[in-house]
Amino acid sequence: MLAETNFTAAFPVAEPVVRLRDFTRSFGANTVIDGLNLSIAPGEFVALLGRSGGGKTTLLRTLAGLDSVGGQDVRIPTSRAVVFQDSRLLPWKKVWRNVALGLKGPGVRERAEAALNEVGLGHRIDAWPLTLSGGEAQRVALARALVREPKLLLLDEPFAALDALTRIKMHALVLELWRVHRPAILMVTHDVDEAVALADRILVLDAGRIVAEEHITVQRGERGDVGRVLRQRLLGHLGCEVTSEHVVSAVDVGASIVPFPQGASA
Ligand SMILES: Nc1ncnc2c1ncn2[C@@H]1O[C@H](COP(=O)(O)OP(=O)(O)OP(=O)(O)O)[C@@H](O)[C@H]1O
Repeated sequence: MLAETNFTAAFPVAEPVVRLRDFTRSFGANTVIDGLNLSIAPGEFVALLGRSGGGKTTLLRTLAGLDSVGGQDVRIPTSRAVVFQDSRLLPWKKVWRNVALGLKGPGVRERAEAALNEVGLGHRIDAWPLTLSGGEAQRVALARALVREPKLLLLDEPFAALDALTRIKMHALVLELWRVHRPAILMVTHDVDEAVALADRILVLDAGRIVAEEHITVQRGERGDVGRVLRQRLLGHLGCEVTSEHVVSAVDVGASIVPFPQGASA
């Protein structure tokens, strides 16, 4: 008799690194997150778009563990790190001490140095933060996050304050770091092109609900045509005008769009 194959045992599905079930967050009478379901797989790169006031920061604060979740069904890893729009470096500590903040044990300076080398700033290890450019300061912030090898890296509009050229360089750096360290990433951004260039999956949050989800199966760097189509669709989800010529089927663009039913699992 043929042995029965247990596919689940042979190919175990990775447990999500993040899972929110029917998550709600209110400020007084204002319900900001409204029955949200979200899961993020290990190593997945997810971008979060949404109109101003849609709840992105509130969601990110929840995943960062900065807000109480009040007994709700929320799973977030203890190993997580956040990079904000501004680097938030302590100006009275040298660059390496900022990266090493909170690290314990022997070889702390060496670990900080290795992380700084990874972001191309090994030569500024003893610099003071105020002598860094905006892009350099953000690279130090990335080094500080990654030196802890987080399972979840939260990026809160990390490139919004940078000029266009520096932003492009930062995109390449983040992708390289992600490929090496493989944290799950949730990146909040207002920049549709940034989301399309970097993410595996894009969520659109509006009035505290996920109103659309895009899975991108086309490799990064080959997203030219797909990117243009996705961009228009995402702008549509964000409430911008989209003309009929932009509506192309999922098969045509090698990506899928899932209009997000409320109560469904992300
Ligand atoms: N601590 C708070 N107390 C009261 N209301 C809050 C608090 N934090 C957020 N809100 C409200 O929750 C709503 C969502 O805010 P949030 O900052 O999450 O939106 P957002 O999508 O990040 O917006 P933006 O893109 O403009 O940063 C807003 O109406 C905001 O005023």
